[in-house]
Amino acid sequence: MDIKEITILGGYDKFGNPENVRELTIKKGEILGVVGPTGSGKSNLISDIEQLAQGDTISKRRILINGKVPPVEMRRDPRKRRIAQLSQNMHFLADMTVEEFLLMHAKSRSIEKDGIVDKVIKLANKLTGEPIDKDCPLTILSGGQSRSLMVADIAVISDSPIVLIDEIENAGIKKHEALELLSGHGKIVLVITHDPVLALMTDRRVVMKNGGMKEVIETTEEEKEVSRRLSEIDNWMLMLREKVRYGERLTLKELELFC
Ligand SMILES: Nc1ncnc2c1ncn2[C@@H]1O[C@H](COP(=O)(O)OP(=O)(O)OP(=O)(O)O)[C@@H](O)[C@H]1O
Repeated sequence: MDIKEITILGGYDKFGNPENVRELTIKKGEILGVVGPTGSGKSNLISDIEQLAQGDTISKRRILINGKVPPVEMRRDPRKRRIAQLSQNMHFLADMTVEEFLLMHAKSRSIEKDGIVDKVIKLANKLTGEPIDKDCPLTILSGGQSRSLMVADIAVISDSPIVLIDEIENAGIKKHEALELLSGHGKIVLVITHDPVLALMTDRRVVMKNGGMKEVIETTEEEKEVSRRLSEIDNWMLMLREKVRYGERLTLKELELFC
């Protein structure tokens, strides 16, 4: 099924009040931010989408695909849901190399394109300051390398049209580029974030309060520019981080760029 859009039909907040936002549709290629203080219900919203809730979760929300109730088999079988999730606490446990893992994943998706491994690694290496080698065992990848690899893998190999991201702020990757990469592949992306680089690069963000969707804010052009500039600072910090990691010295000259 070609998933063009998903719709969240509002349910109830933690106090049993109907959510302010009654209907929210997210289309292919859009990135929706999810913001709100701790305990406001961000993860719960993402989880409702992951489960394709039909009034059967604590919030009583309902999720529609292309405006319709999704087929039962799609709800029951996680493989048929085609929803990819990326979270902060992600570690590879498999005892295999990056190349073996990517080939296995591509095979399981019946993708037999030459050079697919190199393509994913090349993309991943655009997102991380610490290059990944295809012979590297998965288990020794750093947090930033793992997440970069997963983002590139989702963009190139996984055919999940919906991507749910639970905070990638401290992941040590070029976040702005990572989100652009995913949405550029025509995916529906939802990202929980407190990070202005990410929150302001989305087209809209839903504000959560007391477990309910309080309002949807459209991002202004000015905010998008703020996000782009913050992203430059972010990438610069990443670069400085790598220099320190590899034992280099930093000088005040490095600061001239942004001060
Ligand atoms: N609509 C709701 N109705 C009832 N309970 C809810 C609702 N939304 C969230 N909750 C409950 O509130 C608690 C906090 O929700 P959740 O973990 O989703 O918040 P969060 O914003 O992701 O928090 P954090 O930023 O700390 O991760 C959870 O126990 C969750 O089950």
